[in-house]
Amino acid sequence: MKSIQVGLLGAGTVGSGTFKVLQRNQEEIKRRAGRGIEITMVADLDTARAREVAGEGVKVVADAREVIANPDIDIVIELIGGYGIAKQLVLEAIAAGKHVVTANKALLAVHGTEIFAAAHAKGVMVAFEAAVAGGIPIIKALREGLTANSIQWLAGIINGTTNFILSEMRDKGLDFATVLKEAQRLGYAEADPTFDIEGVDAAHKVTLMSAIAFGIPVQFDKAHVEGITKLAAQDIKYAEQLGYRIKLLGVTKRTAQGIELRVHPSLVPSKRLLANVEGAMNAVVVHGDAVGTTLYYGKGAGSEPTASAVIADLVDITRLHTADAAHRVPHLAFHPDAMSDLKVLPMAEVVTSYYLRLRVADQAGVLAKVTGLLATAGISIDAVLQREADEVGGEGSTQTDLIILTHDAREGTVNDVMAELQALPTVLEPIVRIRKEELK
Ligand SMILES: NC(=O)C1=CN([C@@H]2O[C@H](COP(=O)(O)OP(=O)(O)OC[C@H]3O[C@@H](n4cnc5c(N)ncnc54)[C@H](O)[C@@H]3O)[C@@H](O)[C@H]2O)C=CC1
Ligand SMILES: N[C@@H](CC=O)C(=O)O
Repeated sequence: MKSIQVGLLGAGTVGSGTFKVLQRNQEEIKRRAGRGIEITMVADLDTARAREVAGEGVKVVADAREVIANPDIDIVIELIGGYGIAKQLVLEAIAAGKHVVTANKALLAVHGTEIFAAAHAKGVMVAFEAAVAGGIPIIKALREGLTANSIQWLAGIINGTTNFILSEMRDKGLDFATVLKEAQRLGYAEADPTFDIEGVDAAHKVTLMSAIAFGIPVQFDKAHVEGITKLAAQDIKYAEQLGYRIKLLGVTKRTAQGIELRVHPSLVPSKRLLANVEGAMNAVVVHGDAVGTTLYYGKGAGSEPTASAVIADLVDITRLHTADAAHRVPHLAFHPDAMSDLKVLPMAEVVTSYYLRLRVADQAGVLAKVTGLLATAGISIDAVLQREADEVGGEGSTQTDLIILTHDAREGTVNDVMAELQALPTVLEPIVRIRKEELK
């Protein structure tokens, strides 16, 4: 049978990995897909580099629309990134009747509803395994492997750059900027690395997983997003003393009130596998009612790990190319006319536990006042750590760090009590709050 013809838009980090892996394993991939898969045309603004990547016999152009207009192309791979030109090209490829493979989580998390609807109407597939957790087949696991389950929650380290930064800072004592540069050199970071360090990239990914897990539309605008830029070294140290590690987690959870959808630094008990996921590695824990807790671990970024997921999608599409469109695996796991109307909860309604660090005057009664306000608000305390006082300023004036771990509490209640605590004259600096996930 004739090979399936693929057009590649963007021959950068992931695009070049896709070429290499497809070439290296072409015979095995052909045996798995049932026919050959061949990239016959590439578009990249940097045509010289694209030519180097593509090698002999592949047509290289600067204008991506030439690829889309080519009637011989069955599948278009979009590896340009971003919401701008990539969105137009994906919609144009769909309109031209091409199946699409993309690693672009930003595009799908923000415009997924429109893109999947267009693909559904046209009877083509949009596959995006590489968009979440790089090489880990988490989309397939959620959409197909766990399809018997009512998913209860999932939580993951889904940004390699920030996990790499946190690991290197802790283990090697390197500063933030140095490690970020290294992550960029290694090809982990987004074109705009603020997407990584401010938690936006992780929020794109957890938004997609949430839609698949709970059958809701992709709703990035409802996600709570916090990155790692405000994390202080002493909180990482105190967390360790209390038996926790700080990780940037993407969390989504089914509750009686609705769906939690959030990204923020979290204390994770050191004994959990997730706490020991280091460097650019990713891991996602998924809890289903039938299967219980499952864990998926692997490289979440980088050229060939991400290419592995892109090619898995190419093989899937090749296999399904001739199947009846109505009976294919749906883009978001649920059939478009059977989506859930579960609402995504505002952050104030989320219930979790907390690490609070207060810089306080070392005076009698301060601890009692702080714990009293927490008790009045109905927030129960799990552990308290009080550091030895530091002498600051003259005349024996001393301050100390007071660290409190709480049991589960409603975020809105915690916000209110934090405001009261912050107003105390003995609380000397802005209170640090990091959420804590037991992942049980
Ligand atoms: N690098 C990684 O580890 C991962 C990246 N991704 C996603 O994969 C996508 C690609 O990422 P990278 O390969 O890292 O990016 P990259 O920046 O290395 O490559 C993008 C390529 O697109 C080309 N390009 C830009 N505008 C173009 C246009 N209008 N027409 C044709 N070509 C154009 C650029 O010249 C460049 O070669 C992004 O959506 C990214 O978020 C997903 C998972 C992991
Ligand atoms: N910038 C991303 C790349 C993969 O999605 C990351 O660091 O995880």
